[in-house]
Amino acid sequence: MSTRTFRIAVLGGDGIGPEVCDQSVRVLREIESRLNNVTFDFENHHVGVGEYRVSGNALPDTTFAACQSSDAVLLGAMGLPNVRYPNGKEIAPQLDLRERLGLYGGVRPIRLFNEADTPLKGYAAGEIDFVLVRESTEGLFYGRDAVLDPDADEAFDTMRISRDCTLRVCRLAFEIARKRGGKKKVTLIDKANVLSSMVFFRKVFDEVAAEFPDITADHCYVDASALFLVRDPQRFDVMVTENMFGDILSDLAAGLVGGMGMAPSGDIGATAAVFQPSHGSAPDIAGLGVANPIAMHLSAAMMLDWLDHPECKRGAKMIDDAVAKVLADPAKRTPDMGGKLSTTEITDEILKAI
Ligand SMILES: NC(=O)c1ccc[n+]([C@@H]2O[C@H](COP(=O)([O-])OP(=O)(O)OC[C@H]3O[C@@H](n4cnc5c(N)ncnc54)[C@H](O)[C@@H]3O)[C@@H](O)[C@H]2O)c1
Ligand SMILES: CC(C)[C@H](C(=O)O)[C@@H](O)C(=O)O
Repeated sequence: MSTRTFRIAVLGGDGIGPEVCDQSVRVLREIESRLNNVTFDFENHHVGVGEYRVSGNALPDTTFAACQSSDAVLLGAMGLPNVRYPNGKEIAPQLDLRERLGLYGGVRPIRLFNEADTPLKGYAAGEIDFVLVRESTEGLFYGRDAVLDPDADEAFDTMRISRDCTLRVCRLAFEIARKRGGKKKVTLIDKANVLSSMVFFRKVFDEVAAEFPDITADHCYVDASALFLVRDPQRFDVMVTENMFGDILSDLAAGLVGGMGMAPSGDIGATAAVFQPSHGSAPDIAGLGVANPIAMHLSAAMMLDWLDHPECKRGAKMIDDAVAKVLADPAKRTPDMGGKLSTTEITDEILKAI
């Protein structure tokens, strides 16, 4: 059997991004050594605040081209609160990547590995387990390039919900529900009691639901969803929603299972995908060596699964199992989860578990 080499573009980015990304490359190297006939070719690329300060372009053309031609992209985090364009908004090359590569599906799995890690009472390992799928190229982020008139007395943002993107993201959610083999249920999170865009989203969702008769479909308003996520997270299996609602609810959901350091994500398109933790550059802890790399490691596992090669799928499971094994011991935690291990030390534990 010939060896298959996967080209992975590595975009560390800003703040803790490179710290967690470097650790995931260590994990992937370990996995590579245990796989048959598969190798990884990692290439680091400049992106983010550093690049913006030097060249004025946070996502240089060479970096974008490398992302386009790679098999997958591994991304740390980007942006810093005090680095902004003249229009007042932060640089956000990860959003540019999502839009330019057509990564419509932000897949954000939420899983409780240890009952010690949830602020909720009475949930054992595995008892909080759902996936939030966020449309990632339009919604309320659609108008983000609009220029604010400095003399205006009012400001507007436009929500765009297109049939195409909605069909694709809803189908992705139903396919995930089918593959997970859990409750086999997809819940649309919307605001169809108030917004026309959401009435439309619901109409398209219902059309897609009819294509998946083996999956239960239901609807929940976004405000009630925030309540149910805290009161009764088990009511959800797969949730699908527009961009901004998904942005907000995915952080809330991360809080149910230990925080941002536990929340992986994959931005999925038809032919490309970017894997990154749901968290940001965490400037409050950047450079201290204490960032929790688990969200990044679980994102790397999602990448291996997405590469859709039997050996990579085996590697994805090795990472998931190793994380579960390490987190079974509540003493093995980084400071964000009440522990004392550094970013490198907890990764050492995961390498041992592999
Ligand atoms: N995908 C991305 O690249 C992304 C996502 C979110 C925010 N951002 C950007 O990051 C910057 C900081 O944003 P923010 O503070 O709102 O969100 P954040 O996710 O960076 O941090 C929120 C809180 O969670 C903690 N945290 C996050 N990740 C952690 C980890 N791996 N280990 C331990 N603790 C962790 C931080 O210390 C902080 O207290 C902003 O410039 C924002 O725009 C980027
Ligand atoms: C930093 C920001 C632009 C980004 C987003 O809104 O997509 C982040 O919050 C996320 O969840 O990945």
